Amino acid sequence: MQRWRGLEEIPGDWGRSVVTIGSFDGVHLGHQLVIDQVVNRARELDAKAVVVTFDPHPSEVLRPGSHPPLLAPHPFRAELLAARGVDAVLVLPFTAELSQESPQDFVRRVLVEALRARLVIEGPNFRFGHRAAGNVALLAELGREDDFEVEVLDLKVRGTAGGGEPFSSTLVRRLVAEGDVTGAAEVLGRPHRVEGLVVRGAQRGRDLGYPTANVDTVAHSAVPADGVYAGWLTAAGDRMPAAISVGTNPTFDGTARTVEAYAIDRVGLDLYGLHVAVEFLAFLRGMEKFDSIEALLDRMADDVKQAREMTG
Ligand SMILES: Cc1cc2nc3c(=O)[nH]c(=O)nc-3n(C[C@H](O)[C@H](O)[C@H](O)COP(=O)(O)O)c2cc1C
Ligand SMILES: Nc1ncnc2c1ncn2[C@@H]1O[C@H](COP(=O)(O)OP(=O)(O)O)[C@@H](O)[C@H]1O
Repeated sequence: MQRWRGLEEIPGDWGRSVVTIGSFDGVHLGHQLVIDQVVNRARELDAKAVVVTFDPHPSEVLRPGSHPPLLAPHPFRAELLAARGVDAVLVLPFTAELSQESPQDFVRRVLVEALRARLVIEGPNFRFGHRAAGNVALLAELGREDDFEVEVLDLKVRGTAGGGEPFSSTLVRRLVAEGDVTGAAEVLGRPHRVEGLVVRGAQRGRDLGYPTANVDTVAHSAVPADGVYAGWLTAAGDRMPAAISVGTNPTFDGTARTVEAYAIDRVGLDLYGLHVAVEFLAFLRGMEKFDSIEALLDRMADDVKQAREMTG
C-alpha cells in the first residue's frame, strides 16, 4: 500500500481511483464495511482503492484545543487499512487554508485532478468544504460534470455495546473513557490499543516483583479509565500477555497518570526507549489506594492470575 502525505506525493502515472474521504479513526466495524466496499468496487472497475484522511483531526483546526481522543494514530490507521486491501492512503494536512476551500475547489483539486476519481463512496452524512457546505447531493452533481459517480452507503452497524447505539468513533471513545474496553472491542472488531515510548518511572516495580513498562502514550491517545486491565504488551514484534495499570498509583501518593504494563512471567526484558503497543482485553477492577504494600501485592498477584487466564 502507498502512503502519501499531501497531493505532491501522488505518482504522476496513478490510474483511476475509487475513493472514500473521512477520519476513519479506529477503523471500526462500520468503517470496515465502507472500506471493503471501496476495495471491492475498485477491483470490479479495474481502479485503485484510495482512502483520503486528514491530519490533524479537522476539529483541532476548526476549534483549537478540541482534538478528540485518538483511537488510532496515523501509522496504525494505515496498517489497518492496508490489511483490508486498500491501495493507497492520502493524508491531507488539515490547515486553516484547507478548511476555507469551497466544496467545488476541493473536489476539483483532490478528487478530479489529483486522484482521477471514477467513483466516490460516502455515508449519507458526509460533509465537506468551507463551513461544511458540501453534501452528497452536491458531490453527485459535481460528479456528473467531472466524470465520477457517487455511491451513498447507509450503513448502521449495531451490537450490544453502548446499549445498541450505531457504531461510531464517538461511541468507542466514550466506551474507552468509561473503561468498557470489552464494549470498545465489540465496535472495533479487535481490542483497543494505545502506543508510545517506554520511559522511566519510579523504578519501584522491579522491587515489588512486577516491573512495569511505563508507556508515554502518543499525543491525544484515548487512554481507558483508571483501573487494572488484562491485555497484551507488544514490543519488537513480541505480543506478550500483560496485566495493565492505568492511574496515579495512589498507594504511593502518585500524581502523574500513567499507563504501565507488566508482561506476565517475563524476566530480563529491557524495553526502555522502545515504541510499544498496549492492548486492552478486559477491565479487572478500579484503581485502589492500599494501606500497605503487602495488600497491594496480594491484589496484584490476583490480577496477574486473572490476566494470565484471560489471555492464555
Ligand atoms: C496489575 C497491576 C495492578 C496495580 N494496581 C494498583 C492499585 O490498585 N493501586 C496502586 O496504587 N497501584 C497499582 N499498581 C501500580 C503500581 O503501584 C506500580 O506499578 C508500581 O508503583 C511501580 O511503578 P513504577 O513502574 O513507576 O516503578 C498496579 C500495577 C499493576 C501491574
Ligand atoms: N516482565 C516485564 N514487564 C515489563 N517490563 C519489564 C519486564 N521485565 C523487565 N522489564 C523492564 O523493566 C522496566 C520496568 O521496571 P520498573 O522497576 O517498573 O521501572 P520503571 O519505574 O522505570 O518503569 C521496563 O521498562 C522494562 O524495561
